[in-house]
Amino acid sequence: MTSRKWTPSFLDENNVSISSKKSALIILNQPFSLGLLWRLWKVSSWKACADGGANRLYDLFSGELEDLRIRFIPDLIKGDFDSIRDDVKEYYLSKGAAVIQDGDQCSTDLMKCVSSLSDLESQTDGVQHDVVILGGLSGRLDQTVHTLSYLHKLRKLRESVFVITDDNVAWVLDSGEHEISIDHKTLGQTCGLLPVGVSSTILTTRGLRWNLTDHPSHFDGMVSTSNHLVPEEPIVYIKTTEPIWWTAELRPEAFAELPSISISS
Ligand SMILES: Nc1ncnc2c1ncn2[C@@H]1O[C@H](COP(=O)(O)OP(=O)(O)OP(=O)(O)O)[C@@H](O)[C@H]1O
Ligand SMILES: Cc1ncc(C[n+]2csc(CCO)c2C)c(N)n1
Repeated sequence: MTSRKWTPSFLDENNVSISSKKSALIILNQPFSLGLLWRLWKVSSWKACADGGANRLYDLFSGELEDLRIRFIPDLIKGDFDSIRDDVKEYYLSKGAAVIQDGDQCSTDLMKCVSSLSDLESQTDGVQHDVVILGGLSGRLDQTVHTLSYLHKLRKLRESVFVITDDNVAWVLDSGEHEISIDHKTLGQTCGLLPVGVSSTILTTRGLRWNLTDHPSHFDGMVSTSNHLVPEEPIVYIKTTEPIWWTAELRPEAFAELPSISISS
């Protein structure tokens, strides 16, 4: 069996897009830094805000950063609109964003954005974007578990879906073998292999400080948290018999580059 290679361009300090796939960014209603947004924005060809995620984007550009707001107009804002403010809705509408209210009470604003992306893909070339979700790993526990559950289910429908915050990057590794490229300038040392949503899995790893060989992992038993990446090791290898969550800590200084204030471009 060949292993799945993971080389997400947004985790590469030099932004060398090894993948030829286009990237889609979905901004949730959670805090994030300008540095992180900038890293994701510049590699994403389609950007969406889930409801109150639009308030977060708008409010990031206040005070002396206000001139930058115009350079960060999303393609879509979608949700039930119980969180987006009227001034934010008006601003992005006037700047050309599609603003779509969907009152469905059985799907979350995150799901509504992914569904619009899938519609867009099937109306164009049918090729899937890599999806990067900004936020959703902390805050309200029900929302956090929704993120964990939704990506677990999406693994059957979409090839690559990542979640990122200022502290963590995480995604679901489906059953099978994986090779994850590690940019040590972006990732910190701590990582975890989390058997969420499965009764048990058998893990084999290479490239970690504490490796496993055909070792069972389940919530009622061993869970590999607070594991470490090995400095200089460019690849982590993971074999799992069931889907698991892979999570790695981000360096606080990793997203220091900021867009310039000049509005000439
Ligand atoms: N406190 C939170 N913790 C984690 N994720 C959140 C939190 N609040 C919102 N999100 C994410 O941001 C998206 C947009 O959130 P928003 O606050 O606009 O609406 P909501 O009414 O709380 O969410 P929803 O309508 O989707 O249940 C949500 O779908 C969810 O994925
Ligand atoms: C069993 C069950 N539990 C919760 C909800 C509520 N709910 C789930 S997603 C959503 C939309 C939020 O914008 C809402 C209100 C439901 N419908 N069914």
